[in-house]
Amino acid sequence: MSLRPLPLEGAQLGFDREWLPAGEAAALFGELRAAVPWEVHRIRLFGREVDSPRLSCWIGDREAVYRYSGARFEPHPWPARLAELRGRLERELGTGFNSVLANLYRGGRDSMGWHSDDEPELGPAPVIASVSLGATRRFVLKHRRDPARRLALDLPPGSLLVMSGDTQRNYRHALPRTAKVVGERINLTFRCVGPGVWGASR
Ligand SMILES: O=C(O)CCC(=O)C(=O)O
Ligand SMILES: [Fe+2]
Repeated sequence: MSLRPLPLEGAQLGFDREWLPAGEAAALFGELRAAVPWEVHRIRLFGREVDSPRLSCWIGDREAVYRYSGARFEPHPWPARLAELRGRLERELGTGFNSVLANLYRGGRDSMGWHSDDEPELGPAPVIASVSLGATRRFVLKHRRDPARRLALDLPPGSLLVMSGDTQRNYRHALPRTAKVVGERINLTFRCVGPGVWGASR
């Protein structure tokens, strides 16, 4: 693995654009597309509950419970290939992950709005490992107080982006929709959540 630091003041970002070889990334996309029980998650937007513009699945160890808008989501069990991938990330990054949020963006209209992964259960300086598969999409980060500090990054299939340190405290990130014709994309964000409430609007 060759994680290259990306320069963004007040953030800690490591990027490997070819973490998985192209063939492995394509095979993994196909397996997860078929094996993951994709769901429409409900999100709170301006005080209203709406369907999120993508499909998702919360996967993790039994204790990695996700509470959200009064509902409690038990994690789905790890598909074998995802359990393997978690082990590989843990060894390479030297940190533990007990859960992964899988997202499926069906096309350019699917997106994720501005947010930080800063729920208290993630701890003050979470390590979040983001693996991308399928279509390349643009990921953007923007400083909470200084809009001049921002970064746009294309995430190709097989790439790994690691956000750590003060990244969540200082920055929001998003996966904007695009008018371009793009194929399906799967993103996996590996996390370690503690007991209690997890989840916020996004
Ligand atoms: O799809 C992406 O690259 C970002 C996903 C994300 O920010 C999240 O799952 O919290
Ligand atoms: Fe996020």
